[in-house]
Amino acid sequence: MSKFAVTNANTGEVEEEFASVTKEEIPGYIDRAHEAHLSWKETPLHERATILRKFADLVDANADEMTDIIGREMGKVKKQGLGEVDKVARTARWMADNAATHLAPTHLAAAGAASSYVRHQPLGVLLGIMPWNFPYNQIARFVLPNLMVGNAIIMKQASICPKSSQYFEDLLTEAGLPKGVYQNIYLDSSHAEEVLKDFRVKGFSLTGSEGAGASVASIAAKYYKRAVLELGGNDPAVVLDSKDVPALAKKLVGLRLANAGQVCTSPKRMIVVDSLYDEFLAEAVKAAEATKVSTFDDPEVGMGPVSSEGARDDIVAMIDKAVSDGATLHTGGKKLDRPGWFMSPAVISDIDPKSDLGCNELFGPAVMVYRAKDEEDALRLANDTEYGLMSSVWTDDLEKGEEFGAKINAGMTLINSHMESGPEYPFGGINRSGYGRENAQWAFQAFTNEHLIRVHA
Ligand SMILES: O=CCCCC(=O)O
Repeated sequence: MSKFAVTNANTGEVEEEFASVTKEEIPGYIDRAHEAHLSWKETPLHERATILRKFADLVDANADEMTDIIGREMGKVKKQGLGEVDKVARTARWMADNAATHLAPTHLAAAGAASSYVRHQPLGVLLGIMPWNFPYNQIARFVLPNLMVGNAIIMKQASICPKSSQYFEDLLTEAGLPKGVYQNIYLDSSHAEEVLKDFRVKGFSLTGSEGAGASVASIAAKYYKRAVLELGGNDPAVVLDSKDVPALAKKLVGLRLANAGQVCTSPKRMIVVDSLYDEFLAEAVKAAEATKVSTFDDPEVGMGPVSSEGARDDIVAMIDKAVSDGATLHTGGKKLDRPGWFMSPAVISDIDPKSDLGCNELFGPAVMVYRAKDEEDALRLANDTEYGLMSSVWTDDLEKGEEFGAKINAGMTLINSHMESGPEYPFGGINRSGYGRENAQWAFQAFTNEHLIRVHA
């Protein structure tokens, strides 16, 4: 069986298979990308912007079909799929509208010269390695700014999302992107080095697991390639006070179970001060049990299947292990006896921060609630992690929230919100969550040559 396949997460049926590229075929992709880059980098910015705007219109027009594809591939429920696709269109428009400002030369103090400035130049061919959890948006936020920069891209999507990744290329082609500037590739992970070792490939962006990130980053380091890594998270959501604990518990559980919990920025560790803890936990259990688990296209669905059989087995095993390590499982955490990769959402407490579950990311539908003695203890728990992606503080006192949030070690902190992202503000983490930033002006800077020009009269 081909490694790249659509296996319907809602039924378990293999629907389509795609052959991986052979090692011998890889240079052809790089040749095409390099040739295309040479003319694409000379294409005026306003023409590149026109193609991105056309692409955004095509995404809007095809939103329904796009969401059906990923609903089958990885189980994303329709409403969330439509939200994702809308974000792709927004990203395309934002990058088209803002590239000229952020790619204009930066003028510096002349400091002894007649003039001194930095040109933001494209690097060349880039490799993208993206995950299945946001099959379109993960591609979009790397690719769209880099198309504006003038880079060319070879994209390896996860093997369970072969149809959506080709669809993305097809829409760019329909929007007028010249052949070769963007290529979807069915590349086995073991062949990443074949791409990265080529001199014409100048960098890579990877969103995915820590293991994949470390492995590709070490290959890239060997060949001096630029990198952005967006890895896992064990995000704290710190609840300091609330006038309406049931509503807050319901909201946080809803966020945690979105995309069946398979989001790097999901509020994984809910850290609740002692005075609210018992009520919060009881309401969290109610909210999880009230969530309807069903197929992606059921209008009443609250949570769809997880992405694959293997992913579901790993999640269930990690929950079982947590229980044997002393955690309390209040509800869920079990496979459902029906076709497809369904499981019941779990609520877990009493997790030892030093246990497997305490230290590592659980990429699935498990609400994890931690009791904090007081606010100081809540901050200690929030920072008791080697990850540092997103984080949040929940309070009616906004000043206190900002002050508390500033002390959290993370790339992103939100007050009274979590799991937000958009083209207008940066996205990325620190420590085991990776490095580099996507979105906003940072997206244009990741893969440019900051070319200094100093003119002496
Ligand atoms: O798994 C991480 C993806 C984050 C999705 C987003 O908000 O862009």
